[in-house]
Amino acid sequence: MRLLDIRNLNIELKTNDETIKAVESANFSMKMGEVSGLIGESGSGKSLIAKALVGVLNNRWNVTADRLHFMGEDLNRMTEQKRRKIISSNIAIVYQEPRRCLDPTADIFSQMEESLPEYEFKGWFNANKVHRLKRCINLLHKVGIKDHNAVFNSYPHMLSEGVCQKIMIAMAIAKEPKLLIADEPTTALESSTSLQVIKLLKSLNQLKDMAMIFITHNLSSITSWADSINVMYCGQLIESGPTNKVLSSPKHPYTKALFDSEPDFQDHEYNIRKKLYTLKGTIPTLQHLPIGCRLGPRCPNAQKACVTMPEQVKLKGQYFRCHHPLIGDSK
Ligand SMILES: Nc1ncnc2c1ncn2[C@@H]1O[C@H](COP(=O)(O)OP(=O)(O)OP(=O)(O)O)[C@@H](O)[C@H]1O
Repeated sequence: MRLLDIRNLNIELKTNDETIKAVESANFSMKMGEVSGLIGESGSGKSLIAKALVGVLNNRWNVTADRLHFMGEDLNRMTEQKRRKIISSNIAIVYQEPRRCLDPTADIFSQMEESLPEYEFKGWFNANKVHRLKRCINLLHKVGIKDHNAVFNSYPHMLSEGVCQKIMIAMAIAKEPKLLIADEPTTALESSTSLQVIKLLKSLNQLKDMAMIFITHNLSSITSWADSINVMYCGQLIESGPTNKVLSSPKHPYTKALFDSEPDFQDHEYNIRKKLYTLKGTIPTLQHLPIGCRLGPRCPNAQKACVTMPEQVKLKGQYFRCHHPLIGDSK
């Protein structure tokens, strides 16, 4: 059974004058326990997909999909209440600015206690208090925070971003979700702390078999440990597949450009003075989206046909949307 199976997901923003397709016809699926990287430039729609999945977009947004299956259940065909119940007990999300996500007026213990599953609060008022304290201590230890007392009594502004992010992860895993969405969890952190957070997420995936969608625009932070990667450009999910295949033989010109724009420090003969590859032009704004394939105006392979949206093609386990793919090319 697939953990997640999304077909033809469209996310539209309703403005006074028009409706803008911020995410267009995205297909996304993953298996139980899989780590899936969602990569793309800033503004490409990665966070919107995550937010649409957990249902936190407000009513200015219109979310539609032909299929929205989670653990075999069709989220499109159930009551809002049931959908919320399934999502809140099985999917957790960690955002990029941890300190802003925590309540500045409450101490860490009360915020962590609130994140525990409902059954921990059943019984007489204080019946489970000791148990809940133990659970919170255990969660902090799991994310590598040893001095639990100091942290419990602190308020978010008294802690570093790194510690706040670990607390957010501890709260996210309190309900032992089947899927953790990490939305650029290391962006606000310095490099040594971000390595710790990535190590922690890797171990949670291996020990708890917790599937993960890791959203990032930093390729190197994900390619070494993701089972699959999905590349987004300007609201279109243009290529996805097993990491090694996509890395060694990207099919979409944008995916190749993305890889070519990363310095290859593994290569001992790498010339640090060499210019990094870039595509001409810039990512268009939502108000000025090109028709068809949105990479069109910047694409080195663009031709007439690119003014229509390409169908998704499957080739040896890789999925891509391109009229002129790099078949046979390899990096
Ligand atoms: N609340 C909002 N109101 C208007 N436009 C929005 C809103 N949220 C997102 N957008 C627009 O939707 C597009 C996709 O945004 P999204 O946050 O999903 O991008 P992203 O790929 O996650 O980028 P980043 O890496 O910077 O977080 C962007 O053009 C963004 O400006």
